[in-house]
Amino acid sequence: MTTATSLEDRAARADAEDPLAPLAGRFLLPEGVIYLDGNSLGPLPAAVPPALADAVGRQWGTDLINSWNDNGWWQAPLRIGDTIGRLVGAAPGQTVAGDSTSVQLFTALGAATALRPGRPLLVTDPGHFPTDRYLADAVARRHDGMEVCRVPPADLEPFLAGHGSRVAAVSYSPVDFRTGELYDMAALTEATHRAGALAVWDLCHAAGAMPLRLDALEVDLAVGCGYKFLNGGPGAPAWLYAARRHHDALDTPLTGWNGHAHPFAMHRDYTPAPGIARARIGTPPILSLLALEAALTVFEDVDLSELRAKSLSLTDFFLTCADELLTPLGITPVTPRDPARRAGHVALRHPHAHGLTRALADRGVVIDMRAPDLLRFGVNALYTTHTELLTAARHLRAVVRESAYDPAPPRSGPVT
Ligand SMILES: Cc1ncc(COP(=O)(O)O)c(C=O)c1O
Ligand SMILES: Nc1c(O)cccc1C(=O)C[C@H](N)C(=O)O
Repeated sequence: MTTATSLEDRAARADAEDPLAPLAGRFLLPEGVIYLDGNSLGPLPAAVPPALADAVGRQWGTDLINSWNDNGWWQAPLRIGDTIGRLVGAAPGQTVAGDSTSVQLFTALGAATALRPGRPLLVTDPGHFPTDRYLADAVARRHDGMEVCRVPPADLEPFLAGHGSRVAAVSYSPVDFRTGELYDMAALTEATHRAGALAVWDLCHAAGAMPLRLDALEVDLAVGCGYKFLNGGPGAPAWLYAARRHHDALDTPLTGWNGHAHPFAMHRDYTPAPGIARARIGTPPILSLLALEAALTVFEDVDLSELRAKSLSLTDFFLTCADELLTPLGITPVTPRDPARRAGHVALRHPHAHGLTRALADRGVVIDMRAPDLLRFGVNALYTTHTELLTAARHLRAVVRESAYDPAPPRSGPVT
């Protein structure tokens, strides 16, 4: 059995040998805080404040409306979309940034069902993030006779064997937002295509955390947010990917004037722009887009395979810490041990998850919880260290041993 000292040694050695350690300097992380909630809100990249100051002071303040042309505001959704595309394995011209993930999901699901007329089933994961489930229902309600089928990823193949010819699209996330389990995106996409249906992926918990291969897997549509592993800030614009082969037929449900072929001709009727530009909707949130663009510079010269390798080392080490220090106290890991099935956060189960999360925050360890009983520890290989994870585990152990937490369940209201 590993001794407590050897956990410290192992953490120190892994951190000392970490080639990505200098990347933490690209963030303005507060002193004395161990931040393990970047899977919900990424921290502030150092490049963002000067970029925002320039966007406000010079571009908006001085150049005013000329900025739409002179400072590249009009092209920002497509330019930033391409930058995100590089992180998710998408060639240029297939990704657009803007709006919220929820709006982009509505667009993706609406467009996917329109691309498969005559197929009345929309498959989603019963464990999917709520907005994905609600929007699948919303899209189905708008199509006569369309039905949402809630099929866990593990049951997709047998479901498609029986009903595949009636399925328009399968809408999944490769990462379970509660447990951090990673599903096999390649196999699920392939199974979906064998049935003649379209694969729609929500990559909120994957983009920026691991290499993704949207083009190579022939994914049809994908969305993701800008505020988790992309570190674009609270409410950062989301993004939509649509494979080039679908562009000409892409019929998006929100046909705003920014997606028109000639937006400034102010035509009476809508004609979609060629390419991914037709997925633009209305005037984009320029300040947020420019903050996101600056945040994405963090990834310049970063090899996503190296990032993923470090992320796996961090989550593996944290699971070892949990085995040694926490399981004996009744805190049980629920995230899979198999690295192929583990994404960017680790979830531990304890009936007083809410009180423990608050007690850790008082000790400078920021995590979050998902009701009723999951503590989520988000690692981000851009800045998290093995030593921080060990320190977090030790704090949690101390809090539980000393019963230094409030066992009351959370009050209603937002629990981040
Ligand atoms: C998988 C997933 N999809 C969507 C969202 C959120 O959507 P939105 O950015 O519209 O709030 C989240 C988290 O908030 C998420 O985890
Ligand atoms: N999007 C969030 C928000 O606006 C407030 C608080 C938390 C969030 C989240 O990102 C939740 C997150 N998607 C989750 O995995 O639970």
